[in-house]
Amino acid sequence: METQNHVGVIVVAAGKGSRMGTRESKQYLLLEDKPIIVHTLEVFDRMPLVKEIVLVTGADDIDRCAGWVSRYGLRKVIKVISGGRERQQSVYKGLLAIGTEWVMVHDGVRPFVEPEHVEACYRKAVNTGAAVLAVKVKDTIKQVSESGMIEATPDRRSLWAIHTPQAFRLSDLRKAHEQAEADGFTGTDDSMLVERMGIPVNVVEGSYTNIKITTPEDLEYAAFMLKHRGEKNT
Ligand SMILES: Nc1ccn([C@@H]2O[C@H](COP(=O)(O)OP(=O)(O)OP(=O)(O)O)[C@@H](O)[C@H]2O)c(=O)n1
Ligand SMILES: C[C@](O)(CO)[C@H](O)COP(=O)(O)O
Repeated sequence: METQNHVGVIVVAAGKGSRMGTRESKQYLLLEDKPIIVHTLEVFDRMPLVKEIVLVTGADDIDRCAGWVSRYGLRKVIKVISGGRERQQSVYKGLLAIGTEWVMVHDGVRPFVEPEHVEACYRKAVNTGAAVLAVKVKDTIKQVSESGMIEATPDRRSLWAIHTPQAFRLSDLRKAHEQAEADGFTGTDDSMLVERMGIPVNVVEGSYTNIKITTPEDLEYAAFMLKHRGEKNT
């Protein structure tokens, strides 16, 4: 499969980061002197597979994000736009701003995604219709009631933790978002919206290091990861 300049990427970074608890939204915190969002964008900007990137950010952050795009030479970032109240609305605004046949959606706070996994996810989507990166869960997962009682123990062999990127045909994902909006349905990822349209979604095994930086301990791990990577590359 020819994979030059094929796919559009929507990087969502319009969240408030309330679980991180910092004044500055987590996607703008520095990791080795560079905002987390820049680390994330660099992964996709460097990939030959990627044609264009739309960055979805907070309305008040557009100017500084555009500044980083030019300062860090992120040539594929064609638009920096404002997001919505929920992640789902931010993704939808990105979908209206992108023009490729295939699209990948990625969290701005997952800077450690491996290019080979991004490519594997894209290839799987093109071959099958839709794909997401994920890892097998390592813990035993319980379904627990609000009062703290265990209700069920699903078979771990069928449980995966879902990551981004998630890759779809642009027309499918737009329709899925529009249907969800019409139905008043909010999902926690894009594949949920596509699944409810009856479109099968494949899982592609990624890496446990593709963390979503969510709480303060994730930042410590992220700093460790970057340092370790730097050492490996010297
Ligand atoms: N209205 C929103 C909410 C979230 N996101 C983005 O979606 C990604 C995953 O969301 P999450 O980690 O939950 O980020 P926040 O919503 O910022 O975090 P929290 O739930 O702790 O407030 C992040 O890159 C975040 O910026 C977004 O673009 N628009
Ligand atoms: C899309 C996602 O990153 C997949 O793990 C995740 O569901 C986002 O969820 P959040 O509620 O925004 O943390």
